[in-house]
Amino acid sequence: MTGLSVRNLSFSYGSRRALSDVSFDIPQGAFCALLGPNGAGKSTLFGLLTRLFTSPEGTITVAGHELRKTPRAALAEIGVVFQQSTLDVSLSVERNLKYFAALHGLAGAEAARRIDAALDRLDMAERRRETVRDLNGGHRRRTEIARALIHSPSVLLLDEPTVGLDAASRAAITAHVHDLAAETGLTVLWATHLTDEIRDTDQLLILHKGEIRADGTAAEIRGNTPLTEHFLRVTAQPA
Ligand SMILES: Nc1ncnc2c1ncn2[C@@H]1O[C@H](COP(=O)(O)OP(=O)(O)OP(=O)(O)O)[C@@H](O)[C@H]1O
Repeated sequence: MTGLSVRNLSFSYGSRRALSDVSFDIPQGAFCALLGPNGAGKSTLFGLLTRLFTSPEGTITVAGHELRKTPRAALAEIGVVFQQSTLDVSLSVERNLKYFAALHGLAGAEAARRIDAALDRLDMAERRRETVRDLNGGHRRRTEIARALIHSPSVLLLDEPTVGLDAASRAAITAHVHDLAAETGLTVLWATHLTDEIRDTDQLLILHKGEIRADGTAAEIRGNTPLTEHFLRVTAQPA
């Protein structure tokens, strides 16, 4: 089954073309890295996937629900971690998650059960009563990922989730999310411009100047060349 399917998606800001005829499929339970340099169109794609804005050109299908035709059903299947943190730093980890659960109509024992499960999953259960302001960047990111899982989405979108983190936190969060996909069947789309976050077995999409330039496993795409070198070569080509 396909977790996320995008067909012939294009988008322009006025006369500026940001995405051109983008198509790809991510199987359920796969970790897919979306690799692109600054300005490639990653945030634009995320904006379209989360319906921040819409395009008349192309189709997005989330866990079998077409976003244009059944937006509520499609969006209910999506969890998002945006580039900029959206946590309330004056509240505890648990309180942030409770508010988010309430937004999804979850309260009482059901909300508590889901919050426990999400915090456990991210190794954050012991920090649940800490105020977000007192957490380091890595733990804040984990809190955001836990929050994005509370409504049990089948697709998790993360827009450069390791920006600003130190090397150890980056590695830990990358490993956590890989495990989530492998162990729970979550479909993951992970936007990044950092090649060391990508494993050879991951699905890899290279986006450059609004176009998909490669789609396959990272191992297939890079061949015998280190991924960083391959990426630099692909993105040095004129559009
Ligand atoms: N609001 C906007 N108005 C006009 N052009 C825009 C707007 N937002 C983005 N663009 C342009 O669209 C293209 C894609 O930008 P986008 O932000 O999607 O790329 P990105 O891959 O997310 O880059 P970054 O890694 O820097 O966030 C770029 O050429 C950018 O200048």
